[in-house]
Amino acid sequence: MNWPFPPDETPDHVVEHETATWGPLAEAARELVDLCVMSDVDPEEVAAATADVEAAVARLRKVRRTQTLGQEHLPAGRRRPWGNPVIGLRNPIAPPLQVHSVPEGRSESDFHCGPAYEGPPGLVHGGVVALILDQVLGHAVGAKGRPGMTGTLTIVYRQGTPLGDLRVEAWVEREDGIKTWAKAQVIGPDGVTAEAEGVFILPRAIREQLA
Ligand SMILES: CCCCC/C=C\C/C=C\C/C=C\C/C=C\CCCC(=O)SCCNC(=O)CCNC(=O)[C@H](O)C(C)(C)COP(=O)(O)OP(=O)(O)OC[C@H]1O[C@@H](n2cnc3c(N)ncnc32)[C@H](O)[C@@H]1OP(=O)(O)O
Repeated sequence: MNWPFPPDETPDHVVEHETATWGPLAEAARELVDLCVMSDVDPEEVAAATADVEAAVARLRKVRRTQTLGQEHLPAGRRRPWGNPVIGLRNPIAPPLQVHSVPEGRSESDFHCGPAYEGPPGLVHGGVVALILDQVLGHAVGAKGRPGMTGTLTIVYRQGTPLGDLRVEAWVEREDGIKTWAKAQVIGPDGVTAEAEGVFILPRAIREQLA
């Protein structure tokens, strides 16, 4: 679903090369984030690791992009949201989720939330739950060909969401003009942990562009 953006002309082999270049860095950084929270090595090891990380940071900051990834990739059309904090290939903050969608307006993902996402002890932070729900709701409305910005997002937390393997499902519920309502739920080992409803709105600027 490229609308309202034109197709991205970047050749596949370039995308594959960039994927192979940046993906492993983010994967390593994800493990680093996990170990910043979970490692229990002695202080000398922590100091040595800090120096190693600082050396890697010094390499990477030699060249810094002038535009964020969304600004570069979204207008180009191809779905490469590599900086996205939920699904982004290049973003270590992202678990990341692999979201599967169908044009009927349904999206789902089986994913893992590790200790870096902890809020209450042993449980996923409620803001992280909201982040994931918002994202997957966005996929459902996008898949139905009705992309929009989240106008209102309502969440009911039914029970704590345990850290570990989880599932999220979203589906389009109703459409009316520029507005689309969708629902979603996060499912843990003991059933539904959180439910969401979102209203997605095609923004005025895009409406005027399309008019
Ligand atoms: C950029 C849009 C397209 C982008 C999609 C691109 C690709 C999609 C493809 C796939 C999707 C994949 C992934 C999606 C990724 C992530 C999902 C996460 C989504 C987000 O993380 S997104 C960030 C958080 N989100 C915001 O940052 C929104 C800030 N805000 C605004 O951008 C405006 O505020 C907006 C657009 C909401 C409305 O602006 P507007 O000017 O178009 O509205 P306007 O006044 O014309 O009202 C028109 C009708 O909407 C009603 N209405 C107005 N505001 C409402 C509200 N808040 N709630 C409920 N209803 C509302 C009015 O009551 C009226 O209704 P009525 O016609 O019935 O009277």
